[in-house]
Amino acid sequence: MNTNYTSFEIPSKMEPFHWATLYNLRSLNKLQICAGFSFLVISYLTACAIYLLQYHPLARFPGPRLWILTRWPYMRAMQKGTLVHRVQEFHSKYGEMIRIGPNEISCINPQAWQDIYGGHKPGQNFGRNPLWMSRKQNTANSILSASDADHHRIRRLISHAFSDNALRAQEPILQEYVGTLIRRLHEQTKAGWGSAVVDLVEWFSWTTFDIVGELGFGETFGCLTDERHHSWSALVFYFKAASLVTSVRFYPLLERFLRWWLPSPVTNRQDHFQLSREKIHRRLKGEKTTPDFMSYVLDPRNEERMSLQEIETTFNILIIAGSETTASALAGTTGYLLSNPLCLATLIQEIRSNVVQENDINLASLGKLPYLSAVIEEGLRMAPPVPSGLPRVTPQNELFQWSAYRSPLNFSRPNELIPERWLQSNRTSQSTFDKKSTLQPFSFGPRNCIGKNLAYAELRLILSRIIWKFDLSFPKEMRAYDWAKQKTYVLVEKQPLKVRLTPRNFVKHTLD
Ligand code: HEM
Repeated sequence: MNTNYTSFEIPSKMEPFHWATLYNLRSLNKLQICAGFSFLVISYLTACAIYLLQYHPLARFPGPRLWILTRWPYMRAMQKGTLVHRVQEFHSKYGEMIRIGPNEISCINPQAWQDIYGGHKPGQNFGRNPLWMSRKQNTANSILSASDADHHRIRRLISHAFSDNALRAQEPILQEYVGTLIRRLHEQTKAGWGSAVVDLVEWFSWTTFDIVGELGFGETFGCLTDERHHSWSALVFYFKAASLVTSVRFYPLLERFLRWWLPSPVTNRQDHFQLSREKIHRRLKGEKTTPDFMSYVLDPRNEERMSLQEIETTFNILIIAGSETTASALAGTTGYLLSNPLCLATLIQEIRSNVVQENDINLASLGKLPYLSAVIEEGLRMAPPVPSGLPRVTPQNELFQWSAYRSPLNFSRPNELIPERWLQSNRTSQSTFDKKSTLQPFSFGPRNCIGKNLAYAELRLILSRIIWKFDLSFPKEMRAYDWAKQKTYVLVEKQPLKVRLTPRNFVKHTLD
């Protein structure tokens, strides 16, 4: 049969297709149009569901179906501050590597640290998930959001401020502020006729803010002396609102909508940025005799430079990253110690028998106390200050710190405070079972926490000086205290940690 493909004529009696369709639609009533539309939507959704569950590249990983099919439950959990708890539940049910979103996998095997966060070949590192990053506040990226090349330059410049030498030079400043904390707490006990119930969450937060203010900008925030949060430190409340924004970013139209009625912490963020900018400019005009972070960045011997905008955004990050995290670790560790009197007693015994006078407490002497180090590691495991970690965009995976640290696949009796598991001398089967490399509270790889050593120094000094000076106990109302129940909006929304403090020799002195 000969077929001529070069021309094609519509027979004269046949209407073009679209006219026919419109004509038919006009003859449909509203009910039929609705039914047809619903049929199309349901067919589309069913096809999507079948694809996501059966044919998607991640279909072989188990996980909660509703979370796989839609982002809504993930969003809701983020908004309620329970995301890390839900993911932990799913790991207990489905195992080590699970699917928690249409295109998201969570893995709690320690190898994931290397695979996701570790350094890869140049240009092949997995970047921070932009969904979780806040918008730029000026034209420059901060250390958190910078591209690999810029990050490398910025990180090299500020890393001088976090070297061992720098830490030695910073120790007197740390001691000064920890001394102020102890003195202020002692005043509270005097005013309370020998003992006082204080909220340590506040006192820890004030101390770490003041320290990082002094180290960062060369001037204190004055929280410890004024006994109140500086308006700048209120920025931590911004995280809750920011979680709201992040959660709706899965649906970009919703984000636009949400910005109309955002709570004030988010809109105030620019005011706070302005405040830190003023501090930075004041510092840039003045000279400092004691070294602060800025003096390392501005050192003329550096071959590279940071632009003024980069300094502004990065120092802004440093203040939050370097204060609330350490305050969380202190509050979490103290809370767990008070709920575990045997561990507290062992720590008291180690500190008080090794340090004769308060003045002897310094970083060198504290480095020789193994139980103190073990308590800090275990505190960071039980109460990681960034429980979700900062997610990366990878072909597949995500690692939630909270789930990894609380999994019986990684730690025996994972929900109990057992500092002994970190002691070198401990050779019990429990200790050998633990996959210790799972614990990376400061994260891993080229973008891990730059302030790790400073944070350990603060944790050691503050914990040991409080324990050396005071006897600590929970007042009655704190008996049901449970750190694990607190909500998480990237950082932990800490509830008050009311603790009764009594100067340790108070009873002896009053009897003498
Ligand atoms: C117990 C205390 C702390 C914990 C648990 C902690 C944890 C973390 C975590 C999990 C990250 C994210 C890393 C990643 O995305 O892979 C981070 C980043 C960072 N932290 Fe910390 N941090 C603490 C204290 C500090 C302190 C004291 C400072 C400085 C004063 C600091 C400064 C930073 C900076 C600048 C970054 C960004 C690093 C980069 O992008 O290269 N942190 N921290």
